[in-house]
Amino acid sequence: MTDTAPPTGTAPPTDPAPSTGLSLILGEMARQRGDALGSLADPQVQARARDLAHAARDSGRLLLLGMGASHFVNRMAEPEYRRLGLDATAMPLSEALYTPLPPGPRAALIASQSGASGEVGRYLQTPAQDERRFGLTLDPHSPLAQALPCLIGPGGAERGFAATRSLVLSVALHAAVLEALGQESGSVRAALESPDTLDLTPALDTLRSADTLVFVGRAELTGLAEVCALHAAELARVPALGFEGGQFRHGPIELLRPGLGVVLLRTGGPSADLTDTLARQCVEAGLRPVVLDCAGGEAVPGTVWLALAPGRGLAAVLNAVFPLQRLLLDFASDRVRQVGKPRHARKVTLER
Ligand SMILES: O=P(O)(O)OC[C@H]1O[C@](O)(CO)[C@@H](O)[C@@H]1O
Repeated sequence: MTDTAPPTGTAPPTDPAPSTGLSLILGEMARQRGDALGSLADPQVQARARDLAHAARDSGRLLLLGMGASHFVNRMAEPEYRRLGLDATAMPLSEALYTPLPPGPRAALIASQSGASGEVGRYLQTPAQDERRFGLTLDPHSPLAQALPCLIGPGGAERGFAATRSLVLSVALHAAVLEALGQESGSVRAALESPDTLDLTPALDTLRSADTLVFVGRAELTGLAEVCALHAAELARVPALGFEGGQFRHGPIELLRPGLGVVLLRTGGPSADLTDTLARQCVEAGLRPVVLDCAGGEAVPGTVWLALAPGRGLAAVLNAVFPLQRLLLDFASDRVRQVGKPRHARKVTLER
């Protein structure tokens, strides 16, 4: 499978053969970079991003809500909003329904690629009070887009089961908001334009025999670790856990043993050394962790060390997400006959 950077623009998927779950996902991935670049250049997205940025700056507070991958993308962006001085909190939309934060002046961004998850409709029925609400979606006709001013990514709702294009587009839409708040977005554009040519064979060989997967990240890569675990569960149907690095040390490190597949996402800043220490502990425990290094470090012996272009923030997320998508799809294709065809879940979950 290859992943190159198309220039820009959206083209609807053309499927001459009947769609399978996998072909739908691959169709989404084929246009995710172009659509993401298109959304960053879209004047309507930029205007809406400015509105949201003003609302967040006015109150100093930003609440990020979503389900599944949409929540995990919010988790990737949350530290970036904090770095810009906002009191930003990402929480599952379902949690906000049943145990909401106290009312207070704030901006809220409800992210839902379909704009139609059951929790979205219920949240829209709750009184906004001092909350200035915005949406982030791919479907301009969705209940979310009809109810709130929205950042709308191009290309329509995602048809593939796992969040691939929607995840990349949601990252880009957050990057537009961060740009409106003053953060440069050149590195995000560069990440979207860089072809992903990393050889994943050694990583796949290491993970292939794993009975359980653990993904560990820190800072902006925490949400990425969490979404990788979601993808491993929904596509490969293996038990998979995603952790913030400190949380993994507080107990779950007891899981380390041969047969466990460990993927460490190494970001820059003070936590980089902690990731190296954890990698050494994995090796001592008799397993070979895969390390995606987004911070330009030196390989820890005994690991599968995958060096990516160094970056921070959402650029680091994007540098890592493309190889991780390929890794997880290949891993799942080894184990599941009809990858991307759910047995129990649905693409749009309406139940509460
Ligand atoms: O973003 P939405 O449409 O609210 O859906 C939530 C989640 O449900 C899924 O569609 C299926 O689990 C994910 O891809 C998505 O992250």
